[in-house]
Amino acid sequence: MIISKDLFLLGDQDYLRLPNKDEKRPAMIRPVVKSPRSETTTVHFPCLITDHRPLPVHLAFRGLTVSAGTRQILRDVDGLVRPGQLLAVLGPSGCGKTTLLNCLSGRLKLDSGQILLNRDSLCKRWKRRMCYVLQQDIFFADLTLRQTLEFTARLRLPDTMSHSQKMQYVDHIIDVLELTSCQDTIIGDYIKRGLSGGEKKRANIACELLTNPSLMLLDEPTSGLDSHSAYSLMSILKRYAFSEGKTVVVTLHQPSSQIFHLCDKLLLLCGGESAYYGDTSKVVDFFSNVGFTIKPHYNPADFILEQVKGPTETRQKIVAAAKEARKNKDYPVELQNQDCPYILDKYGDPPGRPVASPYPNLDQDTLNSVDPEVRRLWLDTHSHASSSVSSETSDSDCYFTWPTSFWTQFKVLSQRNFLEAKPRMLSKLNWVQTIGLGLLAGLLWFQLERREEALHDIQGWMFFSTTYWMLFAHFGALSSFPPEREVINKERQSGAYRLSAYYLAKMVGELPLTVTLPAVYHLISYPMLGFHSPVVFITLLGFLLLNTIVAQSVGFFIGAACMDMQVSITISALYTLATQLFGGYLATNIPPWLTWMRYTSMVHYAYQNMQIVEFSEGQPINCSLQSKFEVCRNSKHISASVILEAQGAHLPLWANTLVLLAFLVVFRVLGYIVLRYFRTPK
Ligand SMILES: Nc1ncnc2c1ncn2[C@@H]1O[C@H](COP(=O)(O)OP(=O)(O)OP(=O)(O)O)[C@@H](O)[C@H]1O
Repeated sequence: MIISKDLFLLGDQDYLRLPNKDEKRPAMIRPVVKSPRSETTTVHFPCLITDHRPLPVHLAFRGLTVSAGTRQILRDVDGLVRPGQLLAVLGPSGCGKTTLLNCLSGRLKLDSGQILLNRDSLCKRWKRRMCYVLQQDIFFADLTLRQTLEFTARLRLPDTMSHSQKMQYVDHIIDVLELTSCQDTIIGDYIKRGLSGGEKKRANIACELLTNPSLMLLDEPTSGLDSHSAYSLMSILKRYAFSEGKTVVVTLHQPSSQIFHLCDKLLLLCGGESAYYGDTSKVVDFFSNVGFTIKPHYNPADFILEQVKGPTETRQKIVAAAKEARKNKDYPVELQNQDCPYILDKYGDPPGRPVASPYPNLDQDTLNSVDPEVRRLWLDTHSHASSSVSSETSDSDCYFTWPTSFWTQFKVLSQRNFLEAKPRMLSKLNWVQTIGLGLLAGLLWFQLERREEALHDIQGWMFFSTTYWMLFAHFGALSSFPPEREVINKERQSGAYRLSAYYLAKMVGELPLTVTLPAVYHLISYPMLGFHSPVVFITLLGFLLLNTIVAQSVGFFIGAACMDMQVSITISALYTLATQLFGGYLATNIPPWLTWMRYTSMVHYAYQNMQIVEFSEGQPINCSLQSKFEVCRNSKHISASVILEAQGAHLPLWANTLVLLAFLVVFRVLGYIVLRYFRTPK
């Protein structure tokens, strides 16, 4: 990835930002010093987001402690980052950097400690104002970069923006992150080649920037990038944070000295404990005070990382010094003083109550040491929170609304599902398989006579068709959930859409693809059998498709319920084999104590219905000379009811159809319940 110097223009005020018409620029944001170059190339972007006013966020976290089982992953970690600042979380691998971001994003429960944004505790409304760029780049592999960004914009930008405004914004983001040349390349995965690692990383950030967040959490955004690309990316973030008043927290693994000096604040972690928190520029002094002096021309990041990776005594000494430093005067008072109401519970004051002083319990000296901007922000947020409490919600929970309506989400997700599933479901291989199988079945059962001798063959075609498409749809659905689970979880965690909209869209978006191949198979094979009734042709097709959709529903349910693919394949194999055995074709003399199993077989109902239609609506089946049917003594033809009775099947057409529909509804609802209550993204 090459990000040219022109990208630094990103920092220019109107470049990335979507200002509100009458939005006042927050007073605390420092004026941007425009470079001469930026003057000439600044893109003045139109006012787009009208109901998503970026609120500067002052993030404070204190005493964060998190455990996994008996092991403490984070222990008493503090930090503070103001709007326009970039906080770098540094530390050796496994020190808890990702865990800290997971806590700050609200994805991980704390054992103890506080996370406050302005003066609010972390809640859904705040989550809407933050973005979390994960270490892994999780996307749908078959969509192009542009499609991915367009769908994200249509889902996550508010309905108040028109479609063309959203697309303009996508163009802008693509331009800003220099993704124009690869916008029509598929994202790709380890099988299909697509975007490069650096492009994927920028695509990941682009998706998150689309929402114009106030707080950005980025987990190792520079990993996998060459040093120039990494520096350019970090410069973008730095200037973006500075010019837009965004609060940025970024974890870094082994930053170059250039990147290191871009960061305003530094939180150094060592075995889950804080080894330094403060200004980046002061960390070298801190270390030399502890007794570790950096050599000239040495990268300070490398130096401090080497120290915290050193012997146990060294690490203990640094952590102890960091604890001691908390008592220093220049340590933020918000993190130091337990009485500081800045980090008091949001609802400590009743809504609407006039705010006399944000710091009633502090003495004048301490009060003076609080950053005036912090005080202002506290008051701003206080009035904001109070008004939102009184106008938007009656209880103390944070109110939050979806960015788009259910209908918009459903529409966009259906289209995305269709596009994403098309190459998978209608691959060349599937077409060859379907046409080949249709021809093979047609040739095998070619021009069957309507005679008792051919009865078994006619039933054989029906049973083969229903079971084959059942297996195809079932295993297709089974394998469709796990790969997209990560994308869906990521999007659900960021509050992009309702699960119900996703689920309904998945059902509807894939429906045309689900029915295409069985319909083609039926179109080829059925006429080759020598049967020509259009009514029977269409009715049989209807039951074949219904059976396919039911099988897909069962597949969705098992795929959603089982986290382990091996387990879901085993359960599916057992169920589909039992379904075939009890379908009514392979075994007709089922032991009485096992007959109930027939009613759990979805194929059974579709197969019975196909026989009812074919043998009652199609041409009659003639008796053979030595017929096994009693009825042939007095009649030349064998009726549908006689054929079905011989198999012990008694349900009429409507009852079989009703049971199939019940299968469909029950398994779809069960799939939703599993996703809603048992597969909540953590
Ligand atoms: N759910 C968990 N159960 C047990 N241990 C865990 C769990 N999650 C994280 N850990 C452990 O906590 C430690 C910190 O993990 P984390 O992913 O936060 O590290 P990191 O600093 O981000 O590492 P890296 O730089 O390699 O990504 C690791 O030792 C990890 O094995």
